[in-house]
Amino acid sequence: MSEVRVRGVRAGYGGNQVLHDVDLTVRAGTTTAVLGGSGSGKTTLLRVISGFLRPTTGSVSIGGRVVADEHTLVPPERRGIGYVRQDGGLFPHLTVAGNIAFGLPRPAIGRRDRHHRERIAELLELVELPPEVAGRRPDQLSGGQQQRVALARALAPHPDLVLLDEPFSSLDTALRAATREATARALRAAGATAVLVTHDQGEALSFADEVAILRQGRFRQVAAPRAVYGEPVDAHVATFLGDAIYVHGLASRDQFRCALGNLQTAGFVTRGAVEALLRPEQLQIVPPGTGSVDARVRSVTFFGHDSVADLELVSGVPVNGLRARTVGLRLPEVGDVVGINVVGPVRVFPSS
Ligand SMILES: Nc1ncnc2c1ncn2[C@@H]1O[C@H](COP(=O)(O)OP(=O)(O)OP(=O)(O)O)[C@@H](O)[C@H]1O
Repeated sequence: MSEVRVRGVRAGYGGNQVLHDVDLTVRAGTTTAVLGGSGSGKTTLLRVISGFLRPTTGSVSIGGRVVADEHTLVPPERRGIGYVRQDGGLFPHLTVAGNIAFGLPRPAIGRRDRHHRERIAELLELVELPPEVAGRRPDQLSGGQQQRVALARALAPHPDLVLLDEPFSSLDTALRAATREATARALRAAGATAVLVTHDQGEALSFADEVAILRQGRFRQVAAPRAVYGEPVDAHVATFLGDAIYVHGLASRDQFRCALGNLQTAGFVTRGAVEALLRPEQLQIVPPGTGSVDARVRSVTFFGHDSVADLELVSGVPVNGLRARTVGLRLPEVGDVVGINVVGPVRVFPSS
């Protein structure tokens, strides 16, 4: 598997430039999730990498081979790319084995059957499907199984790169998680270099080695999942990646003084009046009088795996969207006064 390099790429449609000087490196054998809202340019980037759209400037190389620049345009079928689409794109009239075999190189007549059978069995095992599905047609499989077959077909010819275009978005919640995990395991086992395009934050954070946040055709941050979530470069990235609470206060050295008490800061801090980002899971509910401040519970929403308590400070100082995410079944009641502590450092941005 091969490293992918996108350098200074501009691309678009007619006069409408969609990608603006995009740089991206996906190291060999790793997965990068390109995460962005609708219209941010995710599909356009995949088209540029796969060869369906020529960049107006910049270059794309796969495994050290330039596949697109001002002099070169290698056609899609000669880029060594496996593609998994949102709907799987399986051939409905072929069996699972037929679909997977479609991606295999043609060996000499006579050797074909045995060689293909072995490789198909290997690929089914890789994507965690039982051997007996080989003879079924796609309409006899669940959506999650179809996506696994699509992945097996994409991996069949040992591609240099696998592109996954929102491959789990049509699946329901339970199937989605299981298919995503199986796909991640299969890509790792195959040592694949992969780019996943998604607008689902949880999916990007849980699936990829690196997350690349695309906004209006520009990468805002490319980093490991924990870094983009815990150390977002700006308030937009922070809010885009998950629930965020913003508190105004005063920063000095590694401290941030605000209505929630004296909080520890992470990373570089501008001194003076700033805004801090907190995640609801950083707010810990403790008995009243034992935390850094007291708050009253305005509402509690139970989600099963966790709950969110909306809070207002007893001091009356307004903090927009103050809420705590808690696990377990012992929940505070509406109207209760509770203590709150902030766990871990907060990220500070200049006040907007
Ligand atoms: N074939 C096309 N011709 C003209 N404009 C296009 C074409 N395809 C996309 N666009 C425009 O380019 C911009 C980026 O589209 P793109 O499909 O890359 O976004 P996306 O991030 O994949 O969005 P989504 O998540 O909604 O699929 C949008 O403004 C879109 O309208």
